[in-house]
Amino acid sequence: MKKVGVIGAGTMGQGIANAFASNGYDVTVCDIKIEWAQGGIDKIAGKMDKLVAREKMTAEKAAEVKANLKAGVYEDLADCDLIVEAVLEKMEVKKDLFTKLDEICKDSCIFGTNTSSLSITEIATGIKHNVIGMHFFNPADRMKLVEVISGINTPVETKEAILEISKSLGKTPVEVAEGPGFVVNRILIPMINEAAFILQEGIASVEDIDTAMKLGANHPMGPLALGDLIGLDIVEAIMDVLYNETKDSKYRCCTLIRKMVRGKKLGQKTGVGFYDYSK
Ligand SMILES: NC(=O)c1ccc[n+]([C@@H]2O[C@H](COP(=O)([O-])OP(=O)(O)OC[C@H]3O[C@@H](n4cnc5c(N)ncnc54)[C@H](O)[C@@H]3O)[C@@H](O)[C@H]2O)c1
Repeated sequence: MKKVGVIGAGTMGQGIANAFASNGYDVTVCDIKIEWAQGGIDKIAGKMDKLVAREKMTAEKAAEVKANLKAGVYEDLADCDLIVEAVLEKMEVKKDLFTKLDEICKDSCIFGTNTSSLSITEIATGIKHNVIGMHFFNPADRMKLVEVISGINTPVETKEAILEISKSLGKTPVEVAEGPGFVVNRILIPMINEAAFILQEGIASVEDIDTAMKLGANHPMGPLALGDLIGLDIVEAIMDVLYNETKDSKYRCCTLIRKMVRGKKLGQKTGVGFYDYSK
């Protein structure tokens, strides 16, 4: 298995394309427009040039990785062995994409989705190809974990193939049966939500909540700083998925987070969240 199509040349698509290209795969990157796919590749190349300048990568390795990356259109993906999509986190967008690719890609091609919260089983409904969750973490070229998520109809052989491919990227895969939030987000996001409740109830300050978890639980980053890094809109969306799927009140989103999202205090990306990043 050597030919991979990565769809979506944004934050995750760039990291995923880089991870595959760095490990000898022949990668075609697609986006809504081919220029946007090329833009994503240019950003990956720019990152590598910086690593070469800092002597963290050889010029030969950078040239090799760049040669493995090209921008394309969906029709170029006909002989791909694997597709990994990292487009918008919307069910209809992902389904529409896989419906198009269903007609183009060879039968043995596996459709991987990098969704952080949507049902793999639902994405796969009506799709002839085998679909599986291949959930990378940001930045995808450096973070070691891949959650390999089987939907109810994902064949065991597809899962085995994706576990091996993940290892070939130098990653450590974990096997996950489909369930809202998978493993990492089901634990991590409610923890950030709970930290927001503690703040809202006036039990401790932003700084003290984060210090408590850094020094008391040995976390490298406090939960509120992490919420700011992920984006509070994303935290809210994932809490809503956990709640809507289970109707379990333990997953209700903290109203402080909802208020901050409405007020565009989303964290680092808007310059202010629990902390102020504007200075
Ligand atoms: N950002 C994260 O930390 C993170 C982590 C794990 C998983 N994810 C998941 O990865 C996916 C992408 O997230 P991101 O943060 O990279 O988003 P992003 O907005 O940075 O990039 C999305 C890219 O997809 C392209 N795109 C949108 N619709 C498309 C379509 N129909 N066809 C082709 N390209 C299309 C956009 O032009 C954009 O370049 C989402 O499903 C997200 O939930 C994100």
